[in-house]
Amino acid sequence: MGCGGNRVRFNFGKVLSKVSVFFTMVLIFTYFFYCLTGFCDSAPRTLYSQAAADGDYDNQVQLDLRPPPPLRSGAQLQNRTASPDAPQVVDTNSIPVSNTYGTKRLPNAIIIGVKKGGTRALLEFLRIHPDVRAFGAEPHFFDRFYDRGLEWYRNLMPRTLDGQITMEKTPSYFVTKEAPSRVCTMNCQTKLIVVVRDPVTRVVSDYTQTLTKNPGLPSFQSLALKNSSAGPIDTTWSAVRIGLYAKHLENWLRYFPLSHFLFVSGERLVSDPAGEMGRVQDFLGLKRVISDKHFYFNQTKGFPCLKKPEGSSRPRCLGKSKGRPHPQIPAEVLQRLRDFYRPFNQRFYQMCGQNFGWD
Ligand SMILES: Nc1ncnc2c1ncn2[C@@H]1O[C@H](COP(=O)(O)OS(=O)(=O)O)[C@@H](OP(=O)(O)O)[C@H]1O
Repeated sequence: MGCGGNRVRFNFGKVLSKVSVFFTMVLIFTYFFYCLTGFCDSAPRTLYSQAAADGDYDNQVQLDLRPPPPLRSGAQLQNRTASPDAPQVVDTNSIPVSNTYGTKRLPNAIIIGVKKGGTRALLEFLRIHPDVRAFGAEPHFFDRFYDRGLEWYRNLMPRTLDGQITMEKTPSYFVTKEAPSRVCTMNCQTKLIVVVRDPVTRVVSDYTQTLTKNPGLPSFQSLALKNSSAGPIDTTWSAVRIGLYAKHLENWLRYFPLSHFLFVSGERLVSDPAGEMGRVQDFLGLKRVISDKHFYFNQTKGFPCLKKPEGSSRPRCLGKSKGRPHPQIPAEVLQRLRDFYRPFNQRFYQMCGQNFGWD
């Protein structure tokens, strides 16, 4: 009896140890599988809030702002990619952030501006192309977070397979003095897209956004005109300065030839999205996949929307912060702005060889 009882206890212990070995093995295999599918190196990454689901990305998406670990300097990385044989697409394959689902690469094309031009619409439209992968938020690497290094920037990017293009959009790059040299330090072959919009409607759009965040803002005319509405245009107001496209382009042309730029009409992106997307796809060397059949005009929103956005089978418009009604601005103030911008617009048309018809 006593012997039999001992045997039962002994067997139970053996079973227990086998079970614990089994579960340990399951845990180890799960971990390896998890790593193989690319999740191990995914933290820290950008944190998406509910905003992504709303399609209202810009103001709500938060970046993971934890400082990165010390890594190679931008210059060292540049040396890796600047060999004469280097393809136009920055190849960082030698840096081991690769797995079966692709590799994180530095962007080959960036939407650098302009603020309130229609940059979000352009990026979301481009994302339906199977050969485009884009970072959803605005990384602000070349203006705010440059000291975090290229490795931090690259780690934000989505994984791409060979032949796919990596993109991001940060509209403030266009007006950032240091941005052109910094982008060129990363890769002088980077393709640059600028969505431009009539600078008068752009400045009103910019004001509308600030007013939404800060309802106590002074009137538009008191900000746009010096000496409380009587004086000349106040060019110290950043919202006015952003619309001096010729000035900002001059700064970029010191580092990049004109052939590296595509100027997208913000107006045509609304009136003829498929036509404008055709130009963008050609510029990026992509097969023309995005066409009329991807868009429908939403009467309630008053803008084109996507029938099937990336990662969704349901139609979707951009969020509430895109396509907001603008406040009524006195006609004489708008006329003053129109007159002010005219010579800069003319200069811009000459520089880029395109007439956007804002006058
Ligand atoms: N399809 C579609 N849907 C909604 N909105 C559209 C679309 N295409 C262009 N736009 C115009 O985009 C303007 C916002 O520009 P951005 O996305 O560049 O703004 S931001 O700088 O990122 O804040 C936004 O400006 P507002 O109308 O002033 O809100 C829109 O006019």
